[in-house]
Amino acid sequence: MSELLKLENVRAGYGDAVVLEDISFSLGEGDSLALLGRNGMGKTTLLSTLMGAARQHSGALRFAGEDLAIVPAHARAHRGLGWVPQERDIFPSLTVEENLSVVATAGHWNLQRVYEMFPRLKERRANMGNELSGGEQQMLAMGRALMLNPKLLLLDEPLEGLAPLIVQELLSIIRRLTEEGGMAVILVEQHARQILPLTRQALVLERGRAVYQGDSATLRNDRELLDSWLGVAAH
Ligand SMILES: Nc1ncnc2c1ncn2[C@@H]1O[C@H](COP(=O)(O)OP(=O)(O)OP(=O)(O)O)[C@@H](O)[C@H]1O
Repeated sequence: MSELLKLENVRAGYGDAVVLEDISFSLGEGDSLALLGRNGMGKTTLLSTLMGAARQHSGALRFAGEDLAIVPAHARAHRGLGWVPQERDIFPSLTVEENLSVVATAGHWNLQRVYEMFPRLKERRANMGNELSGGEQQMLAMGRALMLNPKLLLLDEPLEGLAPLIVQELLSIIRRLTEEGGMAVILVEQHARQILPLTRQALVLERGRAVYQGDSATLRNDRELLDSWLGVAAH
């Protein structure tokens, strides 16, 4: 697996404030990582650092062979970083199809493939962004990120606030995305037990520092580790 992303001793935060300390990990092409931790531990900040929305204070951040520190935030999506923020940020007054088409970039993912992955979006293609349910908005945000044909997809709490049936539907879609390869995925979640089976690697943050880095399978089978860092509620 050739290397796609490498962080070395990254320290990052907002303005002068430091949220993340000494974060190091690497991700190969097509690899997958569960980014876990309780509320406020720095998960979103790590994704924001990759996207250039948080400030990298020190350390090295390489993506696809390039030093990301010198790539401006607005150029990072076109370098191959696809971000699905927690807020979803879809365009409310565009239709589903327009939301998808407006960002289309040549590559494997096109309207047909996105509709095949998310049949609900095809059914709703003429609806406006603001006419969708929360689950459909999440699907649209994911579909839109795929239309950019990213090398790395960043999903920030995609299951949050959604009904159990939609959660199951999204979990099977995420499983396909991580298993079908090609694209690497970093998945931020509170619900460790649901997503650890979908990823190869896991990283647990505790107050901005990594307290576990390794196989998802090892973490999944270690109830003590799960309880101490994520609480019994790691479901
Ligand atoms: N824009 C910001 N400016 C200043 N501090 C921030 C900003 N966003 C987050 N923080 C702080 O950074 C810390 C980490 O927050 P972050 O959102 O990365 O955590 P998280 O693990 O993603 O939690 P959650 O699950 O609640 O989203 C918190 O103390 C938070 O208050």
